[in-house]
Amino acid sequence: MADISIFYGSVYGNAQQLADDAKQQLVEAGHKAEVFEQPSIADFQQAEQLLFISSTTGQGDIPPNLEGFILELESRFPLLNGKGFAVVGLGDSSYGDTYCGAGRKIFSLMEELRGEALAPLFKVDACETLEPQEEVLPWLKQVFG
Ligand SMILES: Cc1cc2nc3c(=O)[nH]c(=O)nc-3n(C[C@H](O)[C@H](O)[C@H](O)COP(=O)(O)O)c2cc1C
Repeated sequence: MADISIFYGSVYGNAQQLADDAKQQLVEAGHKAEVFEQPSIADFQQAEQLLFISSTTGQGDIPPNLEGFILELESRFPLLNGKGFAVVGLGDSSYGDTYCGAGRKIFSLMEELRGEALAPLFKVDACETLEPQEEVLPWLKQVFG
């Protein structure tokens, strides 16, 4: 059983819904899980394992509800020291170079903070998938059990 803190970034609600669905599945599987909308550094430091689910907005940008937190992590740099993390990036490949830019930024930052990636960045392309749940929930099962 794991204790998983879920941090999401969402503009139109897809990633937010996904975070709620992920929590439900994880709890049903016997894990502890909590969803944070406006996380603090303390929430981050107290996390046992971390799951980020973030869409990309603007030109490869992190959604406003998560942006300040990510900037704070970049400036305060609280090390993860081997804690496990996973990142789901929601995006749209028609945006070209900025495809899943937020997910990629978050994944790199977690690596820089010395987290241990439990899996490679999982990208969901809105061009191809209308129901991100159908891809992400089975993937989460593989990553966290
Ligand atoms: C204004 C706007 C800008 C976007 N910019 C990007 C982008 O730069 N890269 C990308 O991969 N997706 C981009 N997207 C696609 C969203 O990330 C994608 O639709 C996602 O599923 C939205 O999730 P959300 O409802 O949680 O915000 C953009 C969407 C909008 C509406």
